Amino acid sequence: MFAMLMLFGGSFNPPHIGHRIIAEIAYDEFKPDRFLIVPSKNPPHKSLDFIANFDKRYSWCEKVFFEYYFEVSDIENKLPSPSYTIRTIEYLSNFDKNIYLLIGEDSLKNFHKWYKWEEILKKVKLVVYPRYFEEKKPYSVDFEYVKLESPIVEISSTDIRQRIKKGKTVKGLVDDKIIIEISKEFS
Ligand SMILES: Nc1ncnc2c1ncn2[C@@H]1O[C@H](COP(=O)(O)OP(=O)(O)OP(=O)(O)O)[C@@H](O)[C@H]1O
Ligand SMILES: O=C(O)c1ccc[n+]([C@@H]2O[C@H](COP(=O)([O-])O)[C@@H](O)[C@H]2O)c1
Repeated sequence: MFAMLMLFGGSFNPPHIGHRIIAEIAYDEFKPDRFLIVPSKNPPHKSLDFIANFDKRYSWCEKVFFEYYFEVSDIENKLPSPSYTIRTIEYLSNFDKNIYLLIGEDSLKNFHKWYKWEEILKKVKLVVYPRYFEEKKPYSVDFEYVKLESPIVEISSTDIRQRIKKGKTVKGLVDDKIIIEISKEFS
């Protein structure tokens, strides 16, 4: 039986308590042997105008995902850019064969636009955390995934960056340990 690896990638610009809740609930549900938090060096499909550099986002993730069962990984800092998830998965497949990919429901909606998404589905089991997104129209996908039964968390990094810009508090929305650093970064 292969060890189970859970992969949770993101821009984490900055990481917020929604990310933490998602990871904790997925950990509790699956109890993977390894749980990798993977900040994206150069996230595909995202404007880089407002993105903090990789080292800062990596260090914020280390502070937020501090439990022993989370490993913050810098693999996407070493792999070629843009940080296509298939590349990360192919690299990890050299070591772990039983990979679970954790994404939010907004990412599921765009999953068919990901680079080599069908290849990804051959190599991982997809786990989806529910999320509201702007378009309320129902949508369906014709591939299998596991949807976590868990509370909707209406927090986004975009909202946090905007609140900081406007001088509003982000206490409670992000881990206390990173508030000063992210306030400097995004004000
Ligand atoms: N509140 C949330 N509920 C469910 N999934 C989420 C939530 N926030 C982030 N995610 C998921 O976590 C992963 C990484 O998200 P990301 O770092 O882009 O955060 P974000 O809040 O969506 O950022 P931004 O607002 O900058 O787009 C994605 O798969 C995303 O769908
Ligand atoms: O591989 C792709 O084409 C792809 C397209 C969009 C997003 N992703 C990955 O999905 C994760 C969440 O992305 P984001 O942009 O919502 O932070 C992150 O690890 C990205 O690298 C990957």
